[in-house]
Amino acid sequence: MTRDLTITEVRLTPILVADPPLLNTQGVHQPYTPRLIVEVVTAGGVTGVGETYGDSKYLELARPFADKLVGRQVSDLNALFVVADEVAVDRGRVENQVDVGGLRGVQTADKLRLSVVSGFEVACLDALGKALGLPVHALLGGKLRDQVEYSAYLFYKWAHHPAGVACEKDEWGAAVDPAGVVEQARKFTERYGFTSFKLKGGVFPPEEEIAAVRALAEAFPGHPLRLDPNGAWSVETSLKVAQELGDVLEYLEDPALGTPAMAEVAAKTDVPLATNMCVTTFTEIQEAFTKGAVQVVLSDHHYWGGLRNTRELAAMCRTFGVGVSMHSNTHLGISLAAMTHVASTVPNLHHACDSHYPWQSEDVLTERLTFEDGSVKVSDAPGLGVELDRDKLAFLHQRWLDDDGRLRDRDDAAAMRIADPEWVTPTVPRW
Ligand SMILES: O=C([O-])C(=O)C[C@H](O)[C@@H](O)C(=O)[O-]
Ligand SMILES: [Mg+2]
Repeated sequence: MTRDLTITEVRLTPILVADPPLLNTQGVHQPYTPRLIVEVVTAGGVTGVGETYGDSKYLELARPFADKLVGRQVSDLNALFVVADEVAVDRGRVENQVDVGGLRGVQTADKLRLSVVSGFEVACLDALGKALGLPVHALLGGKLRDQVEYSAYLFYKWAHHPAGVACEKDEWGAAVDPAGVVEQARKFTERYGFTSFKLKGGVFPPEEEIAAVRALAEAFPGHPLRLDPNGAWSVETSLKVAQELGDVLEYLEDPALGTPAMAEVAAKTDVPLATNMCVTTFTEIQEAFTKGAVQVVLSDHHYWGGLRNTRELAAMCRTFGVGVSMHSNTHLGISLAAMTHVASTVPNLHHACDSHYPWQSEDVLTERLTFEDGSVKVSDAPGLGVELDRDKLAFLHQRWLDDDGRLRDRDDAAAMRIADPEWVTPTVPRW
C-alpha cells in the first residue's frame, strides 16, 4: 500500500435490501428497497466505500460520473461538484417532480447530482482516511464527542407485507394503535437503549396519532418525543396538534407542507418545528429562515451533497440560531458510519439523530454497527472504520439483478396498492 491517491477504478453495485412494511402518508415500504454501494480504488491499493440512493435515476447519473473520476485524486473533494455538473441530467425526469412521493422534498437536477456526489464523497473520504491512517472525523476537523446519540424511529407498521409478496420475515410485529406503538418503543429501548422517540405520522387521522404520542408520554415520562406526518396536515390541523401535544413534544416535524404553510404554523405556536422537507437544499434556506418557518433543520448528507456540505449547513443554522439534527431514510451501515463521523464534528447538534438502521436486518458489512445507550461510538480507526463483506454485497446485488424492475425504484404508493388496489397517493393536506 502506498500514498498514491489516484483513483484507478470505481465500482458501483446496486443492491436491494430487505425492508419491513413501515407505513407513512404515501403508502408502505416495499419489501426490498434499492441502495447503491460505491467503491473507489486508489493506485496506492486502498478501497474506500460509500452508499447512497439506488433508484434508477441515481444509477443513470452515477455511472457516467464514476467514469469521470478515474485519474483524479481521492483528496480532490471540491472537484466532485464540478465534475457532477458536467454530467447531463434529463431535467424532464426530475425538475419539479417529487421523490418517493415527496418524502425527500422537491426533486431537482441539482439535488439529484448532490445525492449522487454524497456517495462518492464518503467513499473518497474513507479511502483518504485509510491512506493517511486517519478516521473520517479527523479529516472533517476532529470529533467533538465520542458517541453520537440517535432516537428510536417508531413507525406504524403491519405484522407482514401483503400475502403473496416475496419478503423477509421481521420480528417487530404490528403497530397500528397506541398500545402497539408503545410496545414497539419498549423493544427499541430494551434492544438499543434509545431515550428519545420519533413517531412517523400522517398515517392515521390526527386524533389517533395524538393518542399514540400521549401514550408514549405516559409510558416514557419526560423523554423527548417527536411526531412527523410528512406535511399531511393543514395549517389549522397542525396548530390543533401543536396545542394538544405542546407539553410533551421536543418538536413537531413537517406538520404542513412547504415553507409558507410551515411559517404560518410557526407564527402561531411555541412548539419548535423541524423539517427535512421544506429545507432540503441551500437555495431553500433563505426563505425558510427569514420567515421563521423552521426551528430545527434535519440534515441528511445524502441529499445535501456529503459530509462537508452537512457541516456547511450546520454552520448556517448556527448563524441564524436554528437547531440542527439528522434525517434518515432506509440505509445501511456505511451510511450510519458516515452520519456518525460527521455528527461527531458538528458543535450545534442538540437533538438525537434519526436512523432507520434498526429496521434493516441486512447489511453489506462484516460487522454491524451497534447502538449502546441509544448512541453509536465514533470510530477512531482509519477511514469510516467499516469493512465491506463481499459475499453479502454479492447476495444483495444478485437480488437486484433478479428483480424484474418493479422494486428498483422505491414507490411506497405502488407497494400500498398491492394491499389496497384503490390506493392513490393522498392529496395534501390530507387532514
Ligand atoms: O420525513 C422523514 O423523516 C422521512 O421522510 C424519513 C423516511 O423517508 C420515512 O418517512 C420513510 O422511509 O417512510
Ligand atoms: Mg421528516
